[in-house]
Amino acid sequence: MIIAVDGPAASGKGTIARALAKHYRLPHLDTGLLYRAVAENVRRMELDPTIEADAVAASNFPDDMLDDAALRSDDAGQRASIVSEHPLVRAALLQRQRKFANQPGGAVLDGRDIGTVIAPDADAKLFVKATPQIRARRRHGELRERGSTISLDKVLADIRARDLRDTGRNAAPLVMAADAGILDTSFLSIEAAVIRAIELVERQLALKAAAARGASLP
Ligand SMILES: Nc1ncnc2c1ncn2[C@@H]1O[C@H](COP(=O)(O)OP(=O)(O)OP(=O)(O)O)[C@@H](O)[C@H]1O
Ligand SMILES: Nc1ccn([C@@H]2O[C@H](COP(=O)(O)O)[C@@H](O)[C@H]2O)c(=O)n1
Repeated sequence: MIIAVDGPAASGKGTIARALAKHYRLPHLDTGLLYRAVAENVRRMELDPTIEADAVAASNFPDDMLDDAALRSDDAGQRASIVSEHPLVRAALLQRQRKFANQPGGAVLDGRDIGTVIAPDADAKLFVKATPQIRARRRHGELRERGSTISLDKVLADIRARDLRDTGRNAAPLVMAADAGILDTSFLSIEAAVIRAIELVERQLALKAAAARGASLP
C-alpha cells in the first residue's frame, strides 16, 4: 500500500506521515530531506542554488547526509525551495522516490508532489494544511527548542516566501491532488490529527475496495 502525504511547509505532514507509517507498519520517506540535502551540498560546494547546473551538480549526495542536523535549519528549508524549482534537480531525485514508493509492501512518503507526480496511483492521499500563522508558531517553537534564536516574524515571512515559491513554480508545483483527502490541522492536537488521518485513509481504502467490487459506499 502506498500512502501519499502532501502539504505546505510545517503543516504537520511529516508528523502525520510518520504516525501513518507506524500504524500501517510501512517504511517512511520525508522527501523534503532530499531537496534539503541538495541545497546543503550546494552551500558546501560553494555553488549558486539559483543556477540549475550548479544545483544538479550537487544532487548526488551521500545517503548519510540525510541524517545531518544542518538539513533541519530554517535556512536549509529556504534554499531547498530554491533548488527544488529546477526541473533537472527534480528529475535527478525522481527515481529514488519512485523506487522507495514502489518497494514490496508499499510505503508512506511526504512532500509536495507525492500524490500528483511521484505516486499518482497511491492507494491513499492526504493533503495536510494549517494557517500560515499556526504553522509559523509551531515551526518557531521547534527551532527554538533546537537552540535557534530566530524570531517568529522571520519564520512567518520565510514560510510565506516558501509557500509562494512552492505553489508558483512551473515544475511539479505544490497543488492538492484531485483525489486527496484534506486534513486541516490548524485546530487539531497531534493526536486528533493522527486519528483523523487514519479515518481518511481507511475511507479511501474502503471506497477503492468497493469500486473494485462494483459497489458504492453510503
Ligand atoms: N496538530 C499539531 N498540533 C500541534 N503541533 C503540531 C501538529 N502537527 C505538527 N505539529 C508540530 O509542528 C511542527 C511541524 O510539523 P512537521 O515537521 O510534521 O511539519 P512538516 O509539514 O513535515 O514540515 P516540513 O515542511 O518542514 O517538512 C513540529 O514541531 C510538530 O511537532
Ligand atoms: N516532494 C517535495 C518535497 C520538498 N520539496 C521542496 O523542498 C523544500 C523543503 O521541504 P520540507 O518538506 O522539508 O519543508 C520545500 O519547500 C519544497 O520546495 C519539493 O519541492 N518537493
